[in-house]
Amino acid sequence: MLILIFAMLMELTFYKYQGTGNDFVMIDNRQQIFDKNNTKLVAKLCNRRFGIGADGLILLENHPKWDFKMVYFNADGNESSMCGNGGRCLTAFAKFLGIIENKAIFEAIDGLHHAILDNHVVKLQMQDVLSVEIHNQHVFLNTGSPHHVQMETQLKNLDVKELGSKIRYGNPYKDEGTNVNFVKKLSDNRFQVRTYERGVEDETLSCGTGVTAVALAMYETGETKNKLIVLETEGGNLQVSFEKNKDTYNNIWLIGPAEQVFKGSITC
Ligand SMILES: N[C@H](CCC[C@H](N)C(=O)O)C(=O)O
Repeated sequence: MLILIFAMLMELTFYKYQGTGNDFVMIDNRQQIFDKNNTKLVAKLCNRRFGIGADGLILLENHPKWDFKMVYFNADGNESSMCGNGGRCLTAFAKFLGIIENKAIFEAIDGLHHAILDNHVVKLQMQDVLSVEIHNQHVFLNTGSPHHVQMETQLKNLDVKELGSKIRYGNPYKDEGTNVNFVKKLSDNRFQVRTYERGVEDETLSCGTGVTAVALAMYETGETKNKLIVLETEGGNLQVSFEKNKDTYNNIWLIGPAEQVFKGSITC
């Protein structure tokens, strides 16, 4: 019986990556060893006290046609929508594993993504954005994940968790929820951003689809005329470049560092 119990336990090798402070447990799941339906396990691995600790968990899997497949889980254990910083970190992980050189095409939940590595900087092409909703006090758009964007005069003392969760759980978002980005304009092409992330249910040090949403929202509302924007986040600077053709934003690139923090193993 004891042997059976031990057999049930698994020694899991993982890697920890971070992209401007948005951090992830990375697992090479090309052999399909990880149980994707085990929400409790994902949440435990992401728990900063009882597990490894991360904003999310990402599986790298084989793909029949493209370099690899990305499967993303929020820290709450649920599979979720696209993670921009996670996609950048996964590209760096794929290079570390020898799967790619300095370019990648991979499939994520929102479709195909091209990525280019230049040392520790990863450029990730995001999906085109066809709809930017301008409301009285905020902008809403989906850049692979849903984002509420609102301007604030001061970000330093803002209670991002308090205000962000009220918006995320309130109307019109309710259970589906949204990520929430608070923005302060620094100059014509620079904005400071703090983000409350759905599925982490707290502020994260940066959010890739979030800063992408902010860049497009600032252009759409006339806060900038630039198409290469610097976003200063709590975890570091990211850049977003894009083009606008008629009502569509395309050729959108999220640019920033991605780093392996450590390798480990855990019995679970
Ligand atoms: N929490 C997001 C997904 C991760 C987004 C963020 N980590 C990024 O870099 O885009 C959501 O559930 O919509």
